[in-house]
Amino acid sequence: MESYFVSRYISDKDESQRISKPKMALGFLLDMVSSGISKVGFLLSMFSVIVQSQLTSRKVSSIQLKMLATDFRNMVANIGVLVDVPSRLKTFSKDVGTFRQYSDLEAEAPYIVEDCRVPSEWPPSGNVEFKNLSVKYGADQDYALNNLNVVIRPGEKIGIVGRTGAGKSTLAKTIFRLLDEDVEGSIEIDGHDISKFGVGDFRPKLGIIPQESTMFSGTVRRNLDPLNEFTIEDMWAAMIKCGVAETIKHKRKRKSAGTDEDEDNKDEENEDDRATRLRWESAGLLMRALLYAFDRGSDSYEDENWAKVGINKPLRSGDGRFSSGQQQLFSLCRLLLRKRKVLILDEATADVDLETDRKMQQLIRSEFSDCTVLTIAHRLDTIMSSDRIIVMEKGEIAEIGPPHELIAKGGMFAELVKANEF
Ligand SMILES: Nc1ncnc2c1ncn2[C@@H]1O[C@H](COP(=O)(O)OP(=O)(O)OP(=O)(O)O)[C@@H](O)[C@H]1O
Repeated sequence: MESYFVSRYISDKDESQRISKPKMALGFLLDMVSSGISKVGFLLSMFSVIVQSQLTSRKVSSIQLKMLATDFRNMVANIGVLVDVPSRLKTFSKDVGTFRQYSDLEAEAPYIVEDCRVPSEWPPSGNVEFKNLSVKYGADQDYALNNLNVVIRPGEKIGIVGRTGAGKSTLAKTIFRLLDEDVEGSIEIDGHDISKFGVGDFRPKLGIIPQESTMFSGTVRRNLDPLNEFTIEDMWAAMIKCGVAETIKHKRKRKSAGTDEDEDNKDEENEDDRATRLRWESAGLLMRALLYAFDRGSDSYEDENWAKVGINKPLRSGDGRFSSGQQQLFSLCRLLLRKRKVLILDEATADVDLETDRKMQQLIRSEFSDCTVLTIAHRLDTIMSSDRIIVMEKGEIAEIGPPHELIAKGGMFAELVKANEF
C-alpha cells in the first residue's frame, strides 16, 4: 500500500492526481496499524484454539464450547473488517482523485439562464434551422462544419450521410451544444436561438440515441427512469415495443411474493427489493393485506409485469450481458418513454442486424410520426425512407433533397448508393 502512495506521489505529473503528504502519512499509519491488527488477530485465533482445547479436556458442555468458539470467531471477523480499512481507503482515494479531476473541469455554458427559461412544452412543433452554422474543434483547427444553411420543417424525417469525417457527428454534438466555444452562426428551434438557453434546461428537451449507448450501474428500471417519472406499465410497454422485454425477462417466474424463489435469484435483488421481500415474508396475513394495499400504486411486489420483466434486476456499469445493439434498443426505450419533438439518431441502429434495424425504423416512424427526426447513418437502408437526405462532405452540405430525386440527379448520393458505401 505504501508503494502505491509513494509512486502516486512521486510519479504523477498531473497535479490533480497527486496524493497530498498528509494523505500519504495517513496511509503509512493505517498500513502499520493494519499489519499490527492482523498480527493480533492471528494471536487471538491461536488463543481461541488453545482455550477451546483446554475447555474440551475439562469436559465443558458442547453448547458452551460452541458459544465460546462463535464469540472468538466473531471477534476475529470484526478485526478482519478493520484490516480491510486500508484497501478501502485506497479505493476511496482513487475515487477522490477521479472526483477531483471532474470537479476541476471548467464549467461549460450556464446550466440555467433565469431570464431565458425553456417553456415546459418546448419545442411546440420542431422546426429546426441552421443559420450560417460553422464549427471548429479549436481556434487553430479547420472548420468541421462550414457555413450550413438549412431549414428542417416540423415532423420532417432527415437522413444525414457522408463519408467518414464529413461532419455528421459534429452536427449532432452542435445541436446538443456540446461544442459551444467555437461555434459561429446559430441553430434555431421553433424560432428560439438555442445558445440563449441554459444547457440544463435545454438538453432534456431533445431526444438522442448516441453512437455508443450507455448502461449504468443499477436496475433496468433506474436505467430507464432515473427520476421515477414513469409507471411500471409505461416501462413495460416501451420495452415490449423495442423488443428488449424478452432480453431481461426473469430466468424464473415468481408465482407470488415470498414463494417459488430460487436462492440465487435473491442475490440479484437490489436493496429495495430485498427489503420489500423480507417485509412481505415476515408479515402476518393481516399485515400482508395492508402491504399489498399500500404497495399496489408503486413497486408492488405482487405486480405481475414487474416480476416477469425483471425490471428491478441490477445491472453493472457496461454490463456484459447486453450487446451494444441491445443497449441501443434500451436507448430507444428511453426515447419512447420521453417523447420529444426533435430527435437525433446518431448511428442509432449501427450495431443491430438488418431485420432489427428495419423494425426500429418502423417503430420510429409510427411512434414519432409528428416529430422532427435527424438520422445519421452509414447504412443505406436506414435512411432510404427519409423525406430528405443531407449529403455531407468536408463539413459542408454537398447535396440535399428527397432520396429518389438525388438518385435521379446522379450526383454524390447516387454514387454512394451505387458503390453501397454506407
Ligand atoms: N474531438 C475532436 N477534436 C478535433 N477534431 C475532431 C474531433 N472530432 C472530430 N473531429 C474532426 O472533425 C471532422 C468531422 O468529424 P465527425 O466526427 O463529425 O465526422 P463524421 O462524419 O461523424 O465521421 P464518422 O462517419 O466517422 O462518424 C473530422 O475532420 C474530424 O477529424
